[in-house]
Amino acid sequence: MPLLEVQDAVVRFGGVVAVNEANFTAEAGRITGLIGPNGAGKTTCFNVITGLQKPTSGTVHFDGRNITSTPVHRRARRGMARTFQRLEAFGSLTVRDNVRVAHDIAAGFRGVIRPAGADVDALLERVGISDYAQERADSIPTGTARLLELARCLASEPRLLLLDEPSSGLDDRETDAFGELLASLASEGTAILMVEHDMDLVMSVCDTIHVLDFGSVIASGTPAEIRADATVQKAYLGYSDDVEGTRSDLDAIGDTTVIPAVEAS
Ligand SMILES: Nc1ncnc2c1ncn2[C@@H]1O[C@H](COP(=O)(O)OP(=O)(O)OP(=O)(O)O)[C@@H](O)[C@H]1O
Repeated sequence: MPLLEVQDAVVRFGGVVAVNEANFTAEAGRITGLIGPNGAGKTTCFNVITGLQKPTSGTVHFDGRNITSTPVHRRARRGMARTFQRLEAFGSLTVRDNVRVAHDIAAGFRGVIRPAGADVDALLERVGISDYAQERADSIPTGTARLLELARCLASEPRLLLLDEPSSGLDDRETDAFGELLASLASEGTAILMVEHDMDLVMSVCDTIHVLDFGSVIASGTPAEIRADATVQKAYLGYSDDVEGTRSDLDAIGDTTVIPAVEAS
């Protein structure tokens, strides 16, 4: 059974259907990508999963339980952690203290009181930002701040890690290291669900990819299956199946750093 199961989710904002009968899953020990053009509904899906947005209809199951109406903090206690596109760290605290606060809150949830020092240092080391430990969070580069967000999430030892555009701001070397870190987290059993525009990263680290377009899941499969899917190509680049040259465009997904933005309208 998948750790996370979103079934027939619909979210309407007035006349806008942001999520339209979406079905997808994320499994323990696997990295799952949620991709799609701008405005496809990816962030709204994350909001439904984490409880920030109540779906108009449909359900969310986590570890076999229906959590569709469960408040955000209870979902967090059950093992969900999320990073945001917008960075959320406390700017006036050091990098280390930011992780320490997250650690202490998580430890409080679990009723475990133990010295944070070694755990915090290990987290900083793991995400590769130990050198910034004593810097104020509002003074570090964006890429480092994203890694800080991840460290803060990992402090809660999540079973499901939701990452919203985690690689933006990372350079190529940092992105490679980040991919390796995700693989290592998954190998320990963490389920990772990632919204990401960097197709090279998505294609190289994801076990499964779900593609959203206008709120609907138009394809689900392995990176190879998604790369070969003409419907996906059409959603991203506007080509139809019978246009000559589509094959090479399909092959190009994953060879470019960023998917061309296609505005939903
Ligand atoms: N609170 C809201 N009120 C009204 N419309 C909204 C709201 N939130 C999102 N939308 C609309 O729902 C659709 C899906 O938005 P969403 O942010 O989920 O897409 P996305 O795939 O995450 O886009 P991006 O890649 O640009 O972040 C868009 O048309 C967006 O304008």
